[in-house]
Amino acid sequence: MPIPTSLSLVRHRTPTLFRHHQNHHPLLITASKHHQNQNQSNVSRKQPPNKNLLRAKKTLTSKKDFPTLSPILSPDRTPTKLSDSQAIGTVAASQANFMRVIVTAETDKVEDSSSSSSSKVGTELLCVVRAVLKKIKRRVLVGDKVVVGSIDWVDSRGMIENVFQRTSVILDPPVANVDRLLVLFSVEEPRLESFVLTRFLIEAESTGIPTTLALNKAELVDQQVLSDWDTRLRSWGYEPLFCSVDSKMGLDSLASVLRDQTTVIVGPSGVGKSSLINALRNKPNSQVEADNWFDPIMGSKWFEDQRVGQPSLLKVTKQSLAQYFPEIRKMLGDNEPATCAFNDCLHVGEPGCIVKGDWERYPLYFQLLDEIRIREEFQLRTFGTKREDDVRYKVGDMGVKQAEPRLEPKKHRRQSRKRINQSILDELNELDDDEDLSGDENDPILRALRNENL
Ligand SMILES: Nc1nc2c(ncn2[C@@H]2O[C@H](COP(=O)(O)OP(=O)(O)OP(=O)(O)O)[C@@H](O)[C@H]2O)c(=O)[nH]1
Ligand SMILES: [Zn+2]
Repeated sequence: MPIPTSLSLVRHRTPTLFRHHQNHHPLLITASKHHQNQNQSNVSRKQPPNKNLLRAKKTLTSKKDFPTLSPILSPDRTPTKLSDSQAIGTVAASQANFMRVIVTAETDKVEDSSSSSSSKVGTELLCVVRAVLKKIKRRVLVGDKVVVGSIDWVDSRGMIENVFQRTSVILDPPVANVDRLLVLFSVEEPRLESFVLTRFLIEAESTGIPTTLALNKAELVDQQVLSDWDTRLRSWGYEPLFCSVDSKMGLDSLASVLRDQTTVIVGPSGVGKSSLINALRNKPNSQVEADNWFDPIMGSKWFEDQRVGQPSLLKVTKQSLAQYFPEIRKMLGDNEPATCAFNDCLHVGEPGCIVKGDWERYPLYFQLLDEIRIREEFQLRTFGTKREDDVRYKVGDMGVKQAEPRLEPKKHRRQSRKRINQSILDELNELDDDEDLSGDENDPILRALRNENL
């Protein structure tokens, strides 16, 4: 089995975002679109190696996020009073200074739209963000639940007045309240390949966001191939959903898994991400008429995608890698925290290590461990860092901000690793301040690393 060593194989990962909403007014939410020629051979060279991390952190709450001026709203609460010119909505797309918001409720009583006679639910509003929110650095992201005010229902315009507290944020692309990652591959064209798939799965696992694996273009191979993959992937610890946008196979199961969730779809180029979304949205042969979650009002303008790069595994450390392999988690007995015979065991065949080598992806684990080791040693040489001590991004430990000590200015040289991490964290935090995240200039990791090199 050839294992590709070139990362360019997966450079076209395209997260695609959409929301299935219970109230039958689904939201396709995306960030701005960056069309990019797939055949452009210089794409990977243009993309710096650190750019493409699927970064995630839990929503953090600090004092500065709670100015009395405009208190942040708890996720499930609607403001007590909404006037006729106010509504609750979800940010579906952001373009320059404008946000497209889909109305989900127009008074405090109609969150459950099944009982609603509201005709405004589902309306698309073109919004600007209230200046004070910018002043207090409260960034509005795609996926955010917001209060829109000053609504002109005729012109479908409004102003975002406040943002509800987020349940999660991923930073590349920047999206709030992501409930699920859908890792989408195809069995053929392009052919499913275990190492590339593993990279995507590890990256997805490292966000801590629930992940579903789906394999498209199932009609291109015979049943035996599907069943072999099924067995194989189950041995990895996944329950793959097989589907075919072309033959419509498996789309209903997929739709029900994704229902009522904000999902980011990630996968290599050409596996059918856009096709899948279009198919789910239109679903002409929907078996249950009432379950036409992708309401026709969701025109194609709501479907956009944003290209980011390959999984960089930048958050993954030598020590954390093991926990992103379900096989290893299982061998360790699903303990929390998982333990081996040794503290800090890397599970590379030490006598007494619980993790034996009798599983398919063991060589891939080694390969990734090696890649991460090389990266960490590079960081050590370049930045004088320590290694595992500086793990900042673990599963379930994405709320890194609170734990991070502020730097004392005179200790910069000695604490260079801390300085770097602080810098990265500061940049991540400052993400909230950025107006435009589309360019490399605004990549927080990249900027942090650049700053370190000054
Ligand atoms: N045979 C087959 N082809 C499919 C299926 N689904 C999508 N395709 C085709 O695969 C090609 C790529 O589909 P896209 O939806 O553009 O793939 P994507 O993942 O969005 O690709 P990028 O935009 O490059 O990231 C298109 O020619 C689709 O028509 C399927 O189920 N079977
Ligand atoms: Zn071990």
